[in-house]
Amino acid sequence: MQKRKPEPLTVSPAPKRQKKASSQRGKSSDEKKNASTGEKVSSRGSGQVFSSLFNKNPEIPKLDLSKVQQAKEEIFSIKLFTELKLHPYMVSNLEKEMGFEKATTVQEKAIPVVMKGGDVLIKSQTGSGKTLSYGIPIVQELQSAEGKVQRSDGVYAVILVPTRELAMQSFETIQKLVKPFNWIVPGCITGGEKKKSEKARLRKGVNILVATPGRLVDHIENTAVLQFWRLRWLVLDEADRLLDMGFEKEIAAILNAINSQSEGCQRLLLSATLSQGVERLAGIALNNPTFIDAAKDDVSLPPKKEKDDSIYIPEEEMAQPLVEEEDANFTIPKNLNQYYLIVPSKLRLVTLMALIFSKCKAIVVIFLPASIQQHSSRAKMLIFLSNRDSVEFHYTLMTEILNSEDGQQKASQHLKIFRLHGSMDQQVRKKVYEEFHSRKSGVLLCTDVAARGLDLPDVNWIVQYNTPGTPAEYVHRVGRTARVGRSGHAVIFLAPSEVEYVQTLRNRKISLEEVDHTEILSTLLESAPPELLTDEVFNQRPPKRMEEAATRVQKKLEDFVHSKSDHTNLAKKAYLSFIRAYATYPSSLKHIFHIKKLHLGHVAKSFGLREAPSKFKNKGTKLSASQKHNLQNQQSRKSKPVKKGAMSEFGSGLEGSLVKGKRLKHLQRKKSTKKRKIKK
Ligand SMILES: Nc1ncnc2c1ncn2[C@@H]1O[C@H](COP(=O)(O)OP(=O)(O)OP(=O)(O)O)[C@@H](O)[C@H]1O
Repeated sequence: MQKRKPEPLTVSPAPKRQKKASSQRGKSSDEKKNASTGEKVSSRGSGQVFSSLFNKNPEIPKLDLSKVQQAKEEIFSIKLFTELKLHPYMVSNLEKEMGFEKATTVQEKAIPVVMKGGDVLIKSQTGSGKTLSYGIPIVQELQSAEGKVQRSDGVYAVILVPTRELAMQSFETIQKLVKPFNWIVPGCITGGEKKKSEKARLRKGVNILVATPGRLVDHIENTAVLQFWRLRWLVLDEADRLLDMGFEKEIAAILNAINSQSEGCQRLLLSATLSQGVERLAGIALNNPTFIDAAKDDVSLPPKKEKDDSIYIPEEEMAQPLVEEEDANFTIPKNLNQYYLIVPSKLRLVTLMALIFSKCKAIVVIFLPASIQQHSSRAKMLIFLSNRDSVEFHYTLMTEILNSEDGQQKASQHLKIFRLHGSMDQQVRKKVYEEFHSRKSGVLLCTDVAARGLDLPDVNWIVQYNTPGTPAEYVHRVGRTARVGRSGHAVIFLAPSEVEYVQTLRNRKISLEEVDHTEILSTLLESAPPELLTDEVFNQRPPKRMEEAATRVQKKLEDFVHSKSDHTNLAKKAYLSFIRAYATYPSSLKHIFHIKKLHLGHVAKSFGLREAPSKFKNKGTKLSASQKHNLQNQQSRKSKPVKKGAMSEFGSGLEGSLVKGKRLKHLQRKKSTKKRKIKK
C-alpha cells in the first residue's frame, strides 16, 4: 500500500472574523445553550458551569502579507568526498559506513579552510552537516600526525555543545569517524552522568573530548589529569547559544584554562544562526577568524585584529548578552513548510489536541505479518513548550486522556507521547531520547533543551505551542525537521495579541503561511477519539458541528483537570510558570508578548482550568501592583545569568563552581614547564 505522507495543514484564506455570540442572559441557571453552537451545556455532571469556548474571544486580526523571498542555501555541493584530499580510509568510511558520497555545501567550503588552520566561524542552515564539517578535518589531521597519536597524549580537541543529548549525538558521530583510525580515542562528558567514570576515562586518556560546558568546568577544576597542553582545536557548536546568557561564565572559565596551558589552538564556532554578535567574542578569543556562510559564495576574512590570546578573560566581559543583529537573515531549509495559527487563548488547548489527533492518529494500521507490516505514516511530532511545568502538565493530560483506566492505549489511539526537559533524571532523559529517536511516529513534548542540534530521524512536524524567545530560536526549533534536504512542516501558535511576531520573522526573511484554526478544530469531527466526544452530560449523539466537538473535547479536558487535586495543581503550576515565562521575553519582543495583553482567565482555560488561579487572578488584563512587582522580580531574576549551582534549562549540571584564581595561576605556572607540540 502506498505510504501516505501526513498531508500538510490545509492552507486557507485569511480567517473569517469571529461572530460575536449573543449574550446568554436570562437563561435558567442550570440549562444554558451555547449561543454560537446551540449546544446544551449544563452544570450537571462536573458540578461546574462550563463556559462557552466560542464567545467573548478577541477578534482574529486579518494579516495581508505578501510572501518574502527566503534566503537560499543549496544543501549539497557537487564535490565528492574523494575530491577533498582526505585519507582513502576516511572516504571509504564516509561512503560505506555512513552512506555519504557527496559533501554538503558547508562541508565542501569548511573542510579545506579548517585544514589550513586558523580560527573559523561557520554559518550554515540547520541539518546541513556542520558536525562533519569540523569532525572530518580534525580526524583527518590527527590520523596523519607524525609520531602517531597516543591515547595517553590526552586531549587534542574539545567540542563544546549546549545540551547533553547533543553531546551524545556529536560523540557518536565522532566515534563513527574514527573507526578506521582506532588509535584515536573520543570521549564524552556531560552533566548528569557519573563523574567518577568520566574521571576514569580521562585518566586513561581521551584525544577528542565532547562536553557540555558546566561539566567540563567541573573537571577542569577537579580532575588534575585533564590538561590542555596539546590542545589543537576548540569547537563551539551552536556557538551563539553557548555565548548567550547562561553559559558565559563557564565559557570564560574554559577559555581561560585553555589559554593558560595551550600554545594557542584553532577555534571553530558554528551555528545556523551565527550573527555578527559572536564577533564580539571573536574580538576576545578568536584570531582573525575566517567567516564561512554556506549561503554565500565568498569566504570572508574579517579585518585583522592583533590580540594576545593569553589575555585572561574577565568574567564580566563575557557577561553581556549577545545582541542578535536586527538585520541578520537566517536560512530556512528549502523543503520546510511553515505555518502560523492565530488562536484565541480559550481555544488553544483544544486546537492543539485537534492538531495532534489529525496528524498523529492511526491512519491505517495494516494488519500484515510483522515482516512486511508497513508503518502507517503517522506524524512524528515535536511540540515545544515554554517551560518544564508546562511539559509535565500536558504530558500527564495527554497520556491519561489517551489511556484507558488500565493504562493500555485505546486501540483507536496508537499515539505514543514522550516528554523531555532539563529537570528530568538523566537516565530517564536518555531513555526517552533514545526511544523517541528510534520510533517512526509519536509526539515529544519538550522545552528548548531539544531545540538545537538534535538530529531526530523522521520528525516531520514541529509545533511551537509557545513562541520562542528570539527568531534565532525559532529557526533552530523548526530546524529539527526538513534536515539534509528532506521535507517537513512547522506550525506556530499565536494569540491574537501576538500576531506581530509573524512580521518579526518576515523581517528575517522567514515566510509563514496562515492556517485557519477553525479548520484544525473541524478535524475533531473525524479524528477525535470517540470517548472524548460523548459522555453523560452530552448525549451519545456524535457532534455534528466543529463547535460542538470542540466544546465536548474541552469539557473532557477540564473534567480531567478538575477530577483530582494532583491534576489541578499540575495545571495551576503550569499556568503560573507560563505567566512567569511570558514575562521574560527579550525587550525587543516585549511589545508583542506582554502579559497585560493576555486575558488571564482565557489563558487559564488553555490549561483546563475553569478560572485563573488566584495568584494571578484578575478580571481584565491589568495586574495588581503586587502582581506586577512579582512579575518584575521574576523578570529581573530571569534576565540575570544562571547562578552558580542553579540547574540551567539545558541541564548542564552547574554543580561545580568555576575555575578559581588559584587553580588558574597553578595552571599558568605549569605552562612554561610542560609543552609539546604535535608536528604536522
Ligand atoms: N555529506 C552528507 N550527505 C548526506 N547526509 C549527511 C552528510 N553530512 C551529514 N549528513 C547527515 O545530515 C544530518 C544533519 O547533520 P548535522 O546534525 O551535522 O547538521 P547540522 O548542520 O549540525 O544541524 P543543526 O544546525 O541542526 O545542528 C545528519 O543526519 C547527518 O548524518
